[in-house]
Amino acid sequence: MNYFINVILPIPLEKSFTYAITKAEADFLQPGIRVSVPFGKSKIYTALVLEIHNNAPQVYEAKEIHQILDDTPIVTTQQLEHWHWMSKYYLCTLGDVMRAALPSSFVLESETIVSKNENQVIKDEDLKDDEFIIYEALQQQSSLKIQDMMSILDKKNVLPVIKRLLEKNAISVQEEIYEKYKPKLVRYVKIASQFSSQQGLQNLMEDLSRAPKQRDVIMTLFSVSAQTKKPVKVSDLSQESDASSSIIKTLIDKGILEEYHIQMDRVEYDGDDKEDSKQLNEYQEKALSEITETLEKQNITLLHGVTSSGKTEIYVKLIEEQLKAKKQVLYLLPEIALTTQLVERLQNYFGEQVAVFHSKYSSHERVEVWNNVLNNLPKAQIVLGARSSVLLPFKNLGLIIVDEEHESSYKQFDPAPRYHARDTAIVLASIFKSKTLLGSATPSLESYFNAQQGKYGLVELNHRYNNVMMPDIELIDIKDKQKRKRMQGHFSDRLIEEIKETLAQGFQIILFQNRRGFSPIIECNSCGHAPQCPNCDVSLTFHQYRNQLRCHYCGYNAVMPKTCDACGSVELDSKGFGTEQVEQEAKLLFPDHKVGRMDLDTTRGKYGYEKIITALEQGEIDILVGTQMLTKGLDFRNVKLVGIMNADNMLNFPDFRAHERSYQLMVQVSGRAGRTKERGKVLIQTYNPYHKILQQVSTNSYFEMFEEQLGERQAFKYPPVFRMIKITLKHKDFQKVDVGADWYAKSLRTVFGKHVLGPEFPPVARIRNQYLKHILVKIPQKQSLGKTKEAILKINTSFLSVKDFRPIRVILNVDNY
Ligand SMILES: Nc1ncnc2c1ncn2[C@@H]1O[C@H](COP(=O)(O)OP(=O)(O)OP(=O)(O)O)[C@@H](O)[C@H]1O
Ligand SMILES: [Zn+2]
Repeated sequence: MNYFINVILPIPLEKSFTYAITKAEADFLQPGIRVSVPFGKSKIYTALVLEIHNNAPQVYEAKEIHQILDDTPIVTTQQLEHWHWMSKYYLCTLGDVMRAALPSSFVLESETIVSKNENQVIKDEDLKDDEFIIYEALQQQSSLKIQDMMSILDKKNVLPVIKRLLEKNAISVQEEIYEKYKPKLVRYVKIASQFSSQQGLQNLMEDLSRAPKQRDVIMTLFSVSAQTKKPVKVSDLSQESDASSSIIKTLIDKGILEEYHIQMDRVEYDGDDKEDSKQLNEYQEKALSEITETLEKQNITLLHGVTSSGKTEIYVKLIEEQLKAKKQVLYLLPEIALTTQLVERLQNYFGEQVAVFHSKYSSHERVEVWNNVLNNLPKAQIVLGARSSVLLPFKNLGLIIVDEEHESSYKQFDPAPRYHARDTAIVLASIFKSKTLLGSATPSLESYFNAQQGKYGLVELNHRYNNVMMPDIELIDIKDKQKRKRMQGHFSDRLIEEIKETLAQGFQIILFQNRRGFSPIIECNSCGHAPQCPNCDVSLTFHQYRNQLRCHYCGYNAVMPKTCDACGSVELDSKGFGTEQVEQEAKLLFPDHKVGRMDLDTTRGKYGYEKIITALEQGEIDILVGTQMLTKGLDFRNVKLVGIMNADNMLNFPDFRAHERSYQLMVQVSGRAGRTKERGKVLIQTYNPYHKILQQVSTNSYFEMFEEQLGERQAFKYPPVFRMIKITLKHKDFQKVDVGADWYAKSLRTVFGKHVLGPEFPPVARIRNQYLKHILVKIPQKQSLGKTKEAILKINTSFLSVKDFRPIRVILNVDNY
């Protein structure tokens, strides 16, 4: 009898591929084991076994595999089931899913580039002959393609050698290497050495006799360090001596105090000082028991709890239960980098049982987490991760928590699989017959709709922890303020007043400026010309701190011109405003206070987010200006005022979800105010204070917002009432895209009639020199999703079989919102 395997190759093939194996190999192999295989004329790939059988392929002669790479499966059967669902639901190939799921060092192929691991000492005698030859070659050349190694070793079968070298950590697969999970930097101070002697100190005290506050700080520092015999944190010193951070800063600037940083490493949690979880208050208790109750009857429950109601502490209780039952828990977050606070909180409770996972970690670290999860090790009982952690090899998954379930970053846009992590998580949980809890203060319309329809359980939590009142929200009409000349730059008199008062009380302030589609562009006052990106159909954005014009789509940049390129006039003006400008104005308005900024530009560097979040936590920033980043579940103790600089640009964004998203953003950012004792205050500046969404934000009326938006979605046939699939055609030739899109849309119309929208060029119709055209298919509730997708795929195949259209890239995006 002949033996064959079907495998997934890490490339977008519509079908799985068949290879021939021996009987012995057939006895050994199982689904989920990797093999190295030849493909095409000269390529080799790592492939994953799907099934073992006796049926020779009909249309081609099956090639033999090169080698088996694993002893036991590295991908579980549950994963394979999950991948099948993803590929079917999101209209992509299994190869696409495999590539997204596996760490890159698991999928070696002829094009993979490896290099020597510089920070690892490898003894020659630890290497086998083949390994040694490759290792030595890598001492000569900084990197090699696997193809090169095939010629160096003069054999095809090199993947096992590479695999062993990777396991010995002698080499690594080249990729963008990201920082490991960012350690928190804590700021400490000590007395400069020249003052630490008895005499030095005496002189210093005399010098400071006319600066009593500074003297107090020094005295406090002495007594605290004498008592604790430990390094003293800036934040502790400030609290103990009741001195503002600016006084401490003065002492540092004078050279009397020296500051230094100590890293608090959070990935490798070392502490034994685990905390017990908190005792829930009555509302949390009630919510917890309702969650448990609904989850007995239903697989999915939505926890709608207002900001700062203590949802996280409820999750902690649920996690504890799972751990007791020896089950794994997946805790999904929209973005790891922004949630260092949460990582820390969970590690305080669960210590090293928490594994943090992020697709941007180096492959080596991803492999580590992968293996720990696969082997169900104690140190990966709780996986805390962003989107891609739904693709990990869970063995015994008991519960998935999707925190901030409304966040749009759960959806992957590029490349395929274009999956939504929340929905993919729900399917994963159901494969394990386990449960999913979605949580948010501002649920997405689709989740709340599902709850209303009875598809999900629903638990509401309407009290802030500590019974702090929801922030007091005031709308400010800036049109009126402008008319009455009550604006200074972008700050209304009310906002300035409130900021002053808040600063005087010693509280902090967050100023929110949404950047999306609203960065400053440059326009010539004489001829109206605005500099454009040469690769994309979009105006360039002005970046003051570099004096540059940049394209936010492709990264193109140029020096800011002194005169208009079109007419030569010097009257170039910036329109619109971004965080940078708000920051600058705030500095001028409040010169005695420290203003910080948190956006893509200031958080790019090493420890970017960390530094800013820590600085705010430690009271080194009085006013923080920022973008959306500020909205994601941050928990600051001392922020009392939130200012939203301009609400209108979010509301006017051309997208069917613009109103829902604006509501979510504003409520979330407002939720950062007044989280401890005193009620917070929020000021929203707008040209249109009577806008319904703003009224709903100011009265915290989620349900009203939901009903009204749902009405509109019904009227205009949008999700969650209808479903949507977006088809994008892409090519560098405008004509091709245009003609192709017409053909495609016409074919779709023969099947779906009026439920096809477009084709239409998007607002930015050319990106990186590629033209884009969109077609939308709307799917009524009663229409079968499966059949709809089949019909689309059929049209897609006919389209791509037209010779003229073949070079066009077609992107299918299911649930593209
Ligand atoms: N039972 C409790 N005992 C003590 N402190 C609590 C308790 N519950 C919540 N807190 C504290 O209240 C604050 C707010 O809680 P948490 O961050 O969990 O709110 P949240 O509902 O997740 O808010 P958001 O949706 O705004 O992120 C936190 O600092 C938390 O430590
Ligand atoms: Zn561009």
